[in-house]
Amino acid sequence: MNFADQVCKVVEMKGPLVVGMDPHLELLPPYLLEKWLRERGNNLQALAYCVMEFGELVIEAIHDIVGFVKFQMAFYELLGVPGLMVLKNLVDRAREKGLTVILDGKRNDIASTAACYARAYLSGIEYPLERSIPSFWDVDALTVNPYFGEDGLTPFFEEAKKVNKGLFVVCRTTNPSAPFLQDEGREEKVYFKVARLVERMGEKMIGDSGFSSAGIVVGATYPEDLRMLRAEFPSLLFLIPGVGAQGGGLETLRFAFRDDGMGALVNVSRGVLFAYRESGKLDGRGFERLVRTKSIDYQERFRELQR
Ligand SMILES: O=C(O)c1cc(=O)[nH]c(=O)n1[C@@H]1O[C@H](COP(=O)(O)O)[C@@H](O)[C@H]1O
Repeated sequence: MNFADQVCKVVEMKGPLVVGMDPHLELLPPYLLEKWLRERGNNLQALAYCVMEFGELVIEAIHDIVGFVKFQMAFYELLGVPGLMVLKNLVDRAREKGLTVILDGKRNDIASTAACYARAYLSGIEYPLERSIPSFWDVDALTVNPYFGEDGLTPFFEEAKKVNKGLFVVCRTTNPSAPFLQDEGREEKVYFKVARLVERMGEKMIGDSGFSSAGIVVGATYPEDLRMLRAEFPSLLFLIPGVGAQGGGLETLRFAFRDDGMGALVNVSRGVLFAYRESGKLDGRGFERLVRTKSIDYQERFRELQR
């Protein structure tokens, strides 16, 4: 069973929701932030402890009803080395709890450097005398940037295939100025070309589900593009951000799924993590119960769309 088959199995069991582990500092529950700043002072370590406890509570609250989490690395990099240690701890915790972990790093570079990223996050280090060290991060899938083209992408495909992991290549992004570059192109728009490239490069990564372990990121904020991409690329898994805080609607996501309800993972970060802010409980105590309620609610709404 390859990564894509595993994804389908988890979607069938739990649903397509991906909880985005994006600890926006200004949105963290005030009670938690105050607690750690009081205990540890005004420094990165205190913030890292706070983010750690926040993440642990989220994982505990959702692990039996959600199949996937996506950690956006920027929020952890912001806290320096303490933040990266927290990221590592939370990745491990999530995997121990049976969650499939997507690391959102949007990495890439020239091939020789890209190979380093691919080994770091996916396959680990092989060095002379036939020795090897497994990947420190050891996540299930990584987001990748396509701007370097085929040779930049190749190491990610090779390493992912070697260790049966997944890739999500950024294709149609959610942001307002996405069309400025992505809609360029004479015969075919750039984002379509990206999808075509990923489809071709991932041909040998197709599993029994008919999906490739190399998928694409497609924003919910461009529903018409989502529909066209699904029609044209039946073997690509879509990772879909943009629902909730960025205004992406749910109804149009219907087009993202194949007839059997497979093919799309839908990420919601702020819309799930910070649901307490809509509840009037301003100090955020018990926020994790609302994280759980909101996640159940999304899974149910997605189930409707999958029919
Ligand atoms: O690759 C991504 O996940 C991504 C691509 C994109 O086009 N737009 C986008 O919002 N994302 C990520 O998806 C998450 C969306 O967060 P919310 O808007 O809070 O749900 C963030 O982690 C973004 O970095």
